Amino acid sequence: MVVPLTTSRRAELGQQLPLWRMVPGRDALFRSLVFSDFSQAFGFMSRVALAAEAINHHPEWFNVWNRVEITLSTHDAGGLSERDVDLALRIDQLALESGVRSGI
Ligand SMILES: C[C@H](O)[C@H](O)[C@H]1CNC2=NC(N)=NC(=O)C2=N1
Repeated sequence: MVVPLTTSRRAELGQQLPLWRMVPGRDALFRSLVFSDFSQAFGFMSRVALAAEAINHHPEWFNVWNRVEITLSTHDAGGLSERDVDLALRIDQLALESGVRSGI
C-alpha cells in the first residue's frame, strides 16, 4: 500500500522542490524543462525512463522538440506520495546532468 503525503510533509515541498508546482485541481506535481534541442531533451528522458523503471514509479510526460513537461502523481495512492518526491528529486539531478537550459 502506498501512503499519501501528510499535510506537514506537503508544507515542506516548496523548499525541497522549488522548481515544481502543484497542478491546479489535482494532487500532482508539475515541472517544465527546456533543453537546447531534441537530442538533449530525449537523452534526459531516456535517463529518467531508466530511473523510473528502476523504482517502478513512472512519470506522465509530454515532449515537443526541446521541451519536456512532467507530471508526477501516485495512481495507487490517488495523489502524492513519497515516491513522487523521490522521483522529482532524481529528475532534478538528471536535468542538471543533462544540461537543462531553463527550469519552469
Ligand atoms: C503494478 C505497478 O507496480 C504499479 O501500477 C505502479 C507502476 N508505476 C506507477 N507510477 C506511478 N506514477 N504511480 C503508480 O501508482 C504506479 N504504480
